[in-house]
Amino acid sequence: MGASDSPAMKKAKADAKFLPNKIATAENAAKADAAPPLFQLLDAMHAGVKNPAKGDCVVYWMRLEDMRIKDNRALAQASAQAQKDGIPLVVLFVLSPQDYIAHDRSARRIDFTLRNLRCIKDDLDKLDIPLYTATHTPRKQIPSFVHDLLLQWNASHVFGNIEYEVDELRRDLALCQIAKKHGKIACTFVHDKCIVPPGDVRTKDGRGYTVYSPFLRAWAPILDKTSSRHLDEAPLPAANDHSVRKHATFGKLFNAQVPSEVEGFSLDPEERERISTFWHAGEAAAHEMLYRFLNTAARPSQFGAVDPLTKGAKEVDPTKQSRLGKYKDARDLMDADTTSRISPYLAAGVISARACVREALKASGKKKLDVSRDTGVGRWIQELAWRDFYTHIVALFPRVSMGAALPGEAWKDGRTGVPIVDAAMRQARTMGWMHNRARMIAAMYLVKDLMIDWRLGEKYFMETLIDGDLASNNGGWQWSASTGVDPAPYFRIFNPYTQSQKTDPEGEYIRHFVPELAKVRGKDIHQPPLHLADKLGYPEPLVNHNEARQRAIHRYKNIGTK
Ligand SMILES: Cc1cc2nc3c(=O)[nH]c(=O)nc-3n(C[C@H](O)[C@H](O)[C@H](O)COP(=O)(O)OP(=O)(O)OC[C@H]3O[C@@H](n4cnc5c(N)ncnc54)[C@H](O)[C@@H]3O)c2cc1C
Repeated sequence: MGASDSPAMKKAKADAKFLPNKIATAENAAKADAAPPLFQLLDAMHAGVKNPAKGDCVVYWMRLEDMRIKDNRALAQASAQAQKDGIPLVVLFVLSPQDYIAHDRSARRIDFTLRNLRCIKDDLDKLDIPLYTATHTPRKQIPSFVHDLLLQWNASHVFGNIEYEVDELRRDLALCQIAKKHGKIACTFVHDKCIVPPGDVRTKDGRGYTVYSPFLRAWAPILDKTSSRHLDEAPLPAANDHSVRKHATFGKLFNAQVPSEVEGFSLDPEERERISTFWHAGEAAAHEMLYRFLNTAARPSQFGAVDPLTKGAKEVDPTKQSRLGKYKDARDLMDADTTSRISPYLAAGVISARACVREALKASGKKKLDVSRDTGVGRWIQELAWRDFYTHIVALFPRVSMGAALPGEAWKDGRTGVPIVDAAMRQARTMGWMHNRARMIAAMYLVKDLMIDWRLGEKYFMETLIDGDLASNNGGWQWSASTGVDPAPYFRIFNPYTQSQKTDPEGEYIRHFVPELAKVRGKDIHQPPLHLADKLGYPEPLVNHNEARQRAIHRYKNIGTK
């Protein structure tokens, strides 16, 4: 169960007959890989309705991963179509609680979605564009529900940005099939999430890459071509004619409110307040987070759970002194304000990945793409390339995400007895976010020291983090577990104590998140002696790291034996 499962959600999960079978059979996994649903969707779209009759509106179907107005490709195309046909643009958002349960969405993420939807509704309102938020329960019926709504509105076209997860691709495929059968509505799903779309970065024999370094070597030149349009900003939607507010059907949509919560995913008031202080909603906040990362110096108070947008950020030279400038050397430090914290905004699409690259290059005065390991901007763009990489994997090799989960409570509670792991896990509970190194250390510890199935961790992170993103999360877990694509070699096992000394040298990160250890001084903070830990009410380590390491190596070498 997630960090904040309500009794209603626990019951829904227990009763859930709609949950997908999370461990696919070998046969089904192979089938999905042989004919990835992404290509099935693109084929169905091309075989769908062409040149529909004009209709009364064009619909943009906004989803969980594209919650913005700026630089949004499907929205821009929907707007262009509406302008061309001289009919209004309507924006639809379907809340689907069953999908959120089935996909382990965190209550934080759903609350963030609702907060962002409210901002979007206000912004669209200024353009006389209605945002209609519907809640639909049977997840499997969403395609017919959306199609019925489109018929009711006499829509000619629906546009959406592609979501690359298997269930979402199959949902859109079903909509294309229903629309084709009725013959009235043209469906267009476009690439928007990645900087370079999945399918465009291919090995010489036409396959997708499964190893990051060669992927990056092929990815960067695609962007660097002078003819590349990958980083172009999609235009803002044009305003509807003001008269739409009086339209018998569409006028009413302006009054439809974004719900204040989704049942089973509500946060208690204290948590809602806390999480919205760390993660302000809206595009302006996302751009401000980015601006500060690129142009201001790290602030000592910023590594922990504090409001990131308080006044007083000091502007500095972006190439040297800003967080971006220092990213090359400082990015792995967990005890400081070193990274951008843009992941919740990227995961929800409150800002586009293209905008991140464009702004980073501009701030560092670069005319050409930089993916070098020797500059802050190059290293940062490499991280965005990891995001593309993992999304390409999910799209091209769907089997990677067709796994399942098992338990491990001490780890979830941040009570393993290893301070850096516990600080990381408690950061996740408090903030709904973790530093990348924290994720790697906690993930590696679960998988290699505790020898617990990585799918438990994958599920728990999705249920807890505000930036939960299937591709990055699944990729990170399989890297840590030395499974799947581009894994860490199985014998690379982080020593959590040396990691702790390197990434949190003074122990400030640990003290912040593990208050029982706040008074521990010096090197003991990384591995408190047992008598001291006992006195402070801090647990003994669950395992001895050196023994656990040997056990993991033995198991990985001798798969299938005890
Ligand atoms: C086990 C594990 C699980 C993870 N789960 C998620 C997740 O659910 N959602 C998520 O967005 N990231 C996930 N990551 C990747 C990474 O930890 C976060 O993206 C990063 O910590 C976010 O902080 P930031 O925005 O300050 O990153 P920065 O260092 O500023 O990087 C900028 C952006 O690049 C992307 N990025 C950075 N590192 C990675 C990476 N290793 N893989 C993919 N993209 C990356 C993110 O979009 C990030 O916001 C996971 C990593 C691991 C090891």
